[in-house]
Amino acid sequence: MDFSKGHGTENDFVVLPDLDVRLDLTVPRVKALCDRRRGLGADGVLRVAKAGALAEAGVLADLPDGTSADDWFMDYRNADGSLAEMCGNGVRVFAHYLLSTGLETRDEFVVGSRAGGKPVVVHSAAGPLGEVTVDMGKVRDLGSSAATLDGKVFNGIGIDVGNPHLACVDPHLTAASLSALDLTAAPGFDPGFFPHGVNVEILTRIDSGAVDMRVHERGVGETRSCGTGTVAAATAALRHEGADSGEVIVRIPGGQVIVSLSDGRATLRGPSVLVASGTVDDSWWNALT
Ligand SMILES: N[C@@H](CCC[C@H](N)C(=O)O)C(=O)O
Repeated sequence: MDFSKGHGTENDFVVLPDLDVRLDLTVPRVKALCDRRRGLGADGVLRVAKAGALAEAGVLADLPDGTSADDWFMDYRNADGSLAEMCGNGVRVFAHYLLSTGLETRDEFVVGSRAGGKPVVVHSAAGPLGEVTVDMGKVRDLGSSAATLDGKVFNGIGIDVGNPHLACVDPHLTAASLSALDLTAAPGFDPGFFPHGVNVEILTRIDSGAVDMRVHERGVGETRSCGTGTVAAATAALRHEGADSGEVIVRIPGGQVIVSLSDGRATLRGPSVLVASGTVDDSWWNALT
């Protein structure tokens, strides 16, 4: 089974080309593949196939809004094997992978996701280093909520970026005090407010057009970056300043991205790196049930 490994601001993924949709991405297999000791190690898995082929195979019950049968579809799984609707860093790596392998020749196209079609512009994809802008679509305010983390309460805003986020701006935080927070344990949150779990972002207020953010991801744990999370963070940071549109540089432990918000929609621009390609032993994979 062929694979590639890549990351977007160090949020890393195993990319699985599966154009005939033959792979059964069971929870044990995805967990093993993402395990950093017994597998390849990754925050998530990106299966590469056309949306129509996934629908014919029964992986998709129907084609999500803005997605046609002939669009490439990013079939995303978290490291714990759970499904998630969208992965902002993953879409950049996915688009870069398509061009680097010649599966796609256009610089502008739609990547399908369970959160709908995501138009991308690939600014560069020559070799291992890429740069991609993703139209992340609508960003929806879910109202106020709070997270408990490292013995502290962080007030924030629930934000739907296709997947659920709780973005907490702490105006007293500095980059240094943010980096000192202990994010090893899953943050506490209101399960009534987030019945399907939530990705939690802790961030500083905007300073010189930028924020610093860390994230604890649903289905993964703390990651070096979360693309949908940076969109949620930028939305909350602008809201904290009394604005609902603008451009925010979001600095995460794995690098930085640029989020632009206007009329309730977001774009995300950032890097993609393709690190390696290889093969997974089929007998190892098949033995995982
Ligand atoms: N890292 C991703 C988000 C992946 C899904 C998330 N963990 C969830 O369960 O919603 C990103 O870059 O957006």
